[in-house]
Amino acid sequence: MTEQTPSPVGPRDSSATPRYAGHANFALLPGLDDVGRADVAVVGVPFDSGVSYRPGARFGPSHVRDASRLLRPYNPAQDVSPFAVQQVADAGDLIANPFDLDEAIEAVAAGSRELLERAGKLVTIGGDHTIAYPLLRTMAEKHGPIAVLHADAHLDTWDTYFGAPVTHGTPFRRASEDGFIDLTASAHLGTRGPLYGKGDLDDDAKLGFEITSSEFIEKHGVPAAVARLRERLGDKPVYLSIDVDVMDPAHAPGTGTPEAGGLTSREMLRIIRSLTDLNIVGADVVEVSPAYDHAQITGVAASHLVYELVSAMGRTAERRAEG
Ligand SMILES: N=C(N)NCCCC(=O)O
Ligand SMILES: [Zn+2]
Ligand SMILES: [Zn+2]
Repeated sequence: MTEQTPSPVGPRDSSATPRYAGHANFALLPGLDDVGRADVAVVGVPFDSGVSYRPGARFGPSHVRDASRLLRPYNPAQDVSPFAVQQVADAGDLIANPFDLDEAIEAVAAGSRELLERAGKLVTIGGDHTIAYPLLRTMAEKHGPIAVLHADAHLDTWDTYFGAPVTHGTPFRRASEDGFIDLTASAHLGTRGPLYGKGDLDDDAKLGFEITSSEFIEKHGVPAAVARLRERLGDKPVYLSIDVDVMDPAHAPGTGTPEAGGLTSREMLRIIRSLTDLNIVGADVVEVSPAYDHAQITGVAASHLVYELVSAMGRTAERRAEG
């Protein structure tokens, strides 16, 4: 950082105000309004009107923020101080109409577009996975069709549920149809469990995704999975969308459509840490449904995923500063 650049405002001092006291911005960071603009804004989207099974992800953002109180400023796993090498701030929540999906989609698209005038990158806390659709629209407006790394137990490229095209099981089909994603460089990670039919996989491939399944990771391990993802994503700007249900219900019980046989939180963190040389231009962590959580297991895991993503962005910022 040059001398003219003011130092980033970091998390509030937890030796002056205990971590558990007061209002919780993500990681006790300043609000975006307090700092004016940020390199990275963490934003919530409390919305779950797109769910097909257990509801409750509308309470995800506040739950993840609450669980993030314990995050500390230095990340040894990536050797980076994510809140010191870049300005990170909490932008609060985007408001989405729970009774009108189309209006909600437009609000998330408009809200994220507007936020990008004050923040270089967004990390969004859901909310159900429906919100990836408008977020990808905003990403495509900025970067063109974008390479998507989608970590999830589910494909989320199904067509409709009860005739409805916009749901949490369909965002990546809609995004693909609308030209938001790079069909040659997008991938699912961690998919598993029963499908509606074998044809789901053919549709999915046509929509532009390559699959690195939970089974692949079980058989070949995380390094082989990372190598496969790297090959697919190349050196393009990447949007990383993480559905917490990519982790096993033992590691993330607080979610709406749990599937057995998933990743551990350690594996998921390792995967993000192994991809830090990618240019991650935006990300979301979705589908945290606190009513099904216990002892903040899912909230803590999700908050660490967000922290790891922000750390990866910090690494990119550091590399840029070094030239
Ligand atoms: N959790 C997400 N995003 N999608 C699950 C859709 C599962 C289904 O009801 O077919
Ligand atoms: Zn899922
Ligand atoms: Zn999903």
